[in-house]
Amino acid sequence: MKVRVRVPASTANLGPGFDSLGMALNLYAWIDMSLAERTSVRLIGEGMPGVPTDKSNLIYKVAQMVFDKAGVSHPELEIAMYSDIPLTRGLGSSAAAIVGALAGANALIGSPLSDDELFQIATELEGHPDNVGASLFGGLVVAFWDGERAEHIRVEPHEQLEVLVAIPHFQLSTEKARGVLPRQTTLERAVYNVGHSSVLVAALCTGRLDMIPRAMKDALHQPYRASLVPGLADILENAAEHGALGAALSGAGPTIFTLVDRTSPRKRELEGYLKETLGREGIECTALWLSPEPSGVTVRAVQPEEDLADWVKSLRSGVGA
Ligand SMILES: Nc1ncnc2c1ncn2[C@@H]1O[C@H](COP(=O)(O)OP(=O)(O)O)[C@@H](O)[C@H]1O
Ligand SMILES: N[C@@H](CCOP(=O)(O)O)C(=O)O
Repeated sequence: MKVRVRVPASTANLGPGFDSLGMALNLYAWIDMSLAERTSVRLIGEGMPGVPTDKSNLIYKVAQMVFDKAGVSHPELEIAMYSDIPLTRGLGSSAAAIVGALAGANALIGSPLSDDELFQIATELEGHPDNVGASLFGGLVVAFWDGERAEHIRVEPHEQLEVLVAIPHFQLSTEKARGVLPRQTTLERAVYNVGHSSVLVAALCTGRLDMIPRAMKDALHQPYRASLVPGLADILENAAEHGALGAALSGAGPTIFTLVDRTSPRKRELEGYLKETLGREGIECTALWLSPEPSGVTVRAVQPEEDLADWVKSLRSGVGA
């Protein structure tokens, strides 16, 4: 049996919801997985430089965790991967890889693990539930992890929301961007974030898009991470004046995430503003218009001879789905 997994990218935090809010985006990674005589890992395309192709590969290692947990022995796997999610840019590539590997391996052995079990494993591996929750369940995921269990509620993304991301042409690892955060904070900052994050979630649930510009503000992580992404502070302060509903660092960065009203006549202005602001700091970026993705990870059986590279080609030519 061979399975084909599609897993969406995600943006975490949405400003104030540090480690607790995540939104799936319509940008995907694809993984083909089947049981094999000898393990092989094939990377398709140029999107995963430096990713190992031996048994140290994250997908392989995570798949083994599923087999161990399910009490089955399947050490050898044939894996092929293609990804449109840029690595180490704050769009949840590692979470997508973890969720894709969990879902694929689980399906290969008859799905003994529930979605909740996959969510618990994924959260523990990633260290926070925001990206993995969004990649697993799709939509907007509101979640917490108390160190033992992760809980989440999935919210249908509002149909009027569109997303513009500016992806700088440099990498910033989540580890480094977490390393600059202070271990302690003040009561004022904690209260600020609880209030803003709560109102943001309520606004997204009730369609109060007018509240987003004021609610999408953060005092817990972005002020400390701003020095890692020159131009970020300016964008957080001024993006709303250039047509964004709100702006945030996407996950741990360096990608900058803006929420936009789909019907806004100011989309070009916003795109120009983001590029110019980063450009003034000497940062080249790729601007990408995306939408919230309502579906989480999906897995389907394919014929053994169906090749992921052909599937990717058909997607590129607009034939696939
Ligand atoms: N498909 C993949 N296969 C193996 N490792 C991956 C894959 N995708 C991402 N990774 C690992 O995750 C790392 C990026 O994780 P991280 O720093 O959290 O950034 P982000 O998740 O925001 O892209 C990559 O450098 C790579 O080691
Ligand atoms: N809440 C985490 C999210 C990290 O997301 P990533 O996409 O950058 O891996 C954080 O802010 O550190």
